[in-house]
Amino acid sequence: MCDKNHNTITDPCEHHLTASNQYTYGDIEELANYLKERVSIQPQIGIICGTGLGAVTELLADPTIFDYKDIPKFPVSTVPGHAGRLLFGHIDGTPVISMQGRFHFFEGYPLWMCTMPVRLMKLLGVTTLILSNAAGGINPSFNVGDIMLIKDHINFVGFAGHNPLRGPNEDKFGARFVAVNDAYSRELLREAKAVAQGLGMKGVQEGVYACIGGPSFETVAELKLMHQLGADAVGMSTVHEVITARHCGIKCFALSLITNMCVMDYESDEKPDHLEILTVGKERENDVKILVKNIILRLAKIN
Ligand SMILES: O=P(O)(O)O[C@@H]1C[C@H](O)[C@@H](CO)O1
Ligand code: HPA
Repeated sequence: MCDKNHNTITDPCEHHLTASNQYTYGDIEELANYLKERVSIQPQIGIICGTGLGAVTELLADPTIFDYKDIPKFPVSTVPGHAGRLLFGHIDGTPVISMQGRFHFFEGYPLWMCTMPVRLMKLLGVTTLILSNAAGGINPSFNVGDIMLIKDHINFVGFAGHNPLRGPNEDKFGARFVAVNDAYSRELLREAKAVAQGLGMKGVQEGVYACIGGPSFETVAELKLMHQLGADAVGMSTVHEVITARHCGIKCFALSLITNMCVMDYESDEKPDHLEILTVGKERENDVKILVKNIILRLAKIN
């Protein structure tokens, strides 16, 4: 055992248990420097691609690509539909960093690890984050293939005490307590709606995303509860990334691709299925790509 006298939970040592073994600010700074030494692009916009929605990265001209496995201290993707690559490039002149594959709580990663790339993006210069996910539709007026622009979330994982900001606060990123009543930028949501309308895109909805831990899908009773609480769609991601982004002052815009309608009837023989989710992602990824491209174009014009 070491002979140091560890008095605080923020003074970790490999021989002592600590309340949290988060990445420190210094760890993430090291990672940012590792990338800065290898790529000269300073990204303004960050993109996190949801399940089966990695095609958005095709928008990046002449990208510099890193496999997660080759970046020191970076987690790796384990879910089919998440390629596990970090890309730097430009979308119509705007410098962008994009994650083709995210980390989920159900993969076994603690939330502070799932969301580390958001803090990394912050240190690389990102001011706006665009997130996508695959989600099950709860609102009965939705259809498979709809794109739901997220206006708010219900954090069921958070209700159970799991929050990416749990543990010692990294003051250099943000304050201990963070307001999330305005988590999804009203301005970005307005712009996205205008873009979708301008493109004449069908099946674009607006709604509340509920986050569960997964990997099991929901029971009928859970879905009925979520519906009563005002959730329009349910998925297994995004919310932790948004909380981490808001903590360090990054603006967020998020969308869900409704890949399946949730089974809310005990008599139904239907079941949600990951392969089907990937198939719907494939069918609609081009529309998601067009929407994201045009939102970025519009942001470049108004900023
Ligand atoms: O990364 P997202 O939220 O798009 O992934 C969703 C939730 C599960 O990982 C998976 C279910 O098929 O898709
Ligand atoms: N539930 C949870 N996560 C999901 C779903 C769902 O029905 N569809 C895609 N991701």
